[in-house]
Amino acid sequence: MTAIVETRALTKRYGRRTALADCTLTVPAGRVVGLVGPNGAGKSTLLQLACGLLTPTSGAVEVFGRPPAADSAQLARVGFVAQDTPTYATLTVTDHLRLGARLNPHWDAALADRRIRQLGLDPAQRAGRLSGGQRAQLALTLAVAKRPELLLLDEPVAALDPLARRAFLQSLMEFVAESESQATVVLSSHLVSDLERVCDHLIVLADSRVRADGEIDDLLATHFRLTTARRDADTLPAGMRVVHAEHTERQSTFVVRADAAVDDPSWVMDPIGLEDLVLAHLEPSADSRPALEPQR
Ligand SMILES: Nc1ncnc2c1ncn2[C@@H]1O[C@H](COP(=O)(O)OP(=O)(O)OP(=O)(O)O)[C@@H](O)[C@H]1O
Repeated sequence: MTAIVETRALTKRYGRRTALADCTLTVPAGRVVGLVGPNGAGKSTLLQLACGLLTPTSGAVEVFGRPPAADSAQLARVGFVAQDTPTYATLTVTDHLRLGARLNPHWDAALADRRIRQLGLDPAQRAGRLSGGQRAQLALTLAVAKRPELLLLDEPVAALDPLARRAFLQSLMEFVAESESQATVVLSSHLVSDLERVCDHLIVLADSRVRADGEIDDLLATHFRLTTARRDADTLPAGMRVVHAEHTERQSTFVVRADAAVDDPSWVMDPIGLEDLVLAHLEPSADSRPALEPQR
């Protein structure tokens, strides 16, 4: 597996506030990776460290085996769309495309023109007059027409209505399918259903730490809901890691991580969906065990 982004104990602090702590993970080549976590989890920080807009406080991040933004050749391989889908309010759509062509050595003018036509954007319209969704689409067009091998998108669909969201994700998938050697995409979002639709790999961040990280199929195959008569988490077999626990007077429900479902007459063990899996990692309970370390 070729790693496109690799972090080792990556940590970013702003004064005494820790934005990202001890983050060790790998973004494999050719994957669409979802980055999910609540507000303030460290998603933007991780993406900005990966594109070289921020420097680590400690630890390391490498992109294509080198420090991010090492030189202009490295920069040309990475596309980044920040959370506020930045465009220049007074420049027209055409101005943006001209700027893209001027600044990017591998600019694909035909792709940019085609996307603008497909989106129905008026080339003469100033970006400040576009809707939020149209601006997001323009920002994505600029990022993909640069033909990056790695595309980093920070909550690109946050401001979009459901139809615009679907169109945006569709265009993202088209970009991935069209790219010559399959591009790698990292996409942050709060919407697990969107991520499930387009991603094959997931990173769950909460409280500045990586809670889960892996191929979505593997994560789904190793997380289960276990329902049993009330019992303590530490009475479950050692091979089961409790991610989340809930108890009523008579019943206990655990989300556990295990290599496979274990048959036992004293419990019911079912697969869970991605949304429940993510929520379980985001809401650790008192008897989760062991302390939530990164899951590889
Ligand atoms: N420039 C900064 N100065 C101080 N603290 C910061 C700065 N940028 C981010 N933080 C803090 O770092 C933490 C992580 O922020 P970050 O923006 O990475 O989270 P996020 O997961 O992207 O959140 P959201 O989903 O709300 O965009 C937060 O506690 C935030 O307040």
